[in-house]
Amino acid sequence: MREVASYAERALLYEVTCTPKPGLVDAVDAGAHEDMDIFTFIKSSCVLRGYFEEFFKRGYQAEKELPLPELFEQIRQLGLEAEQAMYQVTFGVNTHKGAIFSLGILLCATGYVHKQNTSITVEKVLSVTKKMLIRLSADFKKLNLGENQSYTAGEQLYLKYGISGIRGEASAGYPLVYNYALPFLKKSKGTTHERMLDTLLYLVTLAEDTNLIKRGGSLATLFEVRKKIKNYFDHGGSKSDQGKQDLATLNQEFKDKNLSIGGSADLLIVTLYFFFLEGNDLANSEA
Ligand SMILES: CC(C)(COP(=O)(O)OP(=O)(O)OC[C@H]1O[C@@H](n2cnc3c(N)ncnc32)[C@H](O[C@H]2O[C@H](COP(=O)(O)OP(=O)(O)OP(=O)(O)O)[C@@H](O)[C@H]2O)[C@@H]1O)[C@@H](O)C(=O)NCCC(=O)NCCS
Ligand SMILES: Nc1ncnc2[nH]cnc12
Repeated sequence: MREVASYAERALLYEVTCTPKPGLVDAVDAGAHEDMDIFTFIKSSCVLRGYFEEFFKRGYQAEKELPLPELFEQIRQLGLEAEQAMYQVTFGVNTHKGAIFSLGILLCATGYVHKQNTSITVEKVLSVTKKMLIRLSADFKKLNLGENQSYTAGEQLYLKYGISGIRGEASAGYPLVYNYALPFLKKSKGTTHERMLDTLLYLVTLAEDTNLIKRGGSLATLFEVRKKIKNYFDHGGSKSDQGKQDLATLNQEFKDKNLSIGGSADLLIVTLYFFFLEGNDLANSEA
């Protein structure tokens, strides 16, 4: 249990340490997030470790007869408590709301798989995840246009564009991560930073990042950013001099326009969790 929870904590710490990320908090810069810095993320990651162990335990200890959607309902309260613990140490700043949601579910699913099988694989974890989240779309069915002004950014974007964001990705069993980002990370070359940077930007080209769409004010922002990232990859990505220049230009632009790719950062965290769960590591990899 401790080992699996440490993969989740490690994924959070690797992601925030990865430098230079455009628009996001990294080791030297806060990007477009004036209310946070790397220390806010370190505090948040450390306070979540105990919750990660508890999510795993809930899955491991679940009764065999308990339907998986009910297991999910049971851990939602724990998810809210983890969010509160995050807000307490960050003094009200949202560092890891999306990551808590995803890692909480995935750790619970991992615990469940560990109890049923001798070996834990990402495929088995995702199969349990999909079954747990079969009723998650009900979150959106409860929404009514105009009836309640206190909808979250994700809920508003669903009502406006039909974008299901993190809920959609999770319910489908993280297809962008499993089919694209994880193989991409495994094949990537370079230093630890370079491999994570390229995987992060690759994710931006695929994900419905509700953080980016919310801050940009429209879907057009997402498409403009994706075009720039295509140029970055055409220039050779993080290992090329032009790619490094592109990252600096993007960072300045994100700061000027207050844009963030926080949703994609969360998906990088999920990618790293699977990568570690499969027994891989990135540290000291120079290829
Ligand atoms: C289901 C919940 C996730 C609730 O979702 P909600 O509707 O509240 O919000 P969303 O906007 O849909 O998304 C929540 C966060 O998920 C991240 N995200 C966005 N798009 C994606 C994506 N395509 N894939 C993965 N993750 C995605 C994103 O988090 C990042 O952004 C945060 C920083 O944003 P920032 O703009 O600075 O701060 P805000 O507080 O948003 O606003 P400002 O006032 O500052 O402008 C940073 O945290 C990143 O992580 C979205 O923010 C879930 O919360 C929920 O139901 N919770 C209850 C507990 C529960 O059920 N848990 C389940 C068991 S664990
Ligand atoms: N490094 C980061 N900066 C800002 N928001 C994030 N959400 C997840 N990781 C993040």
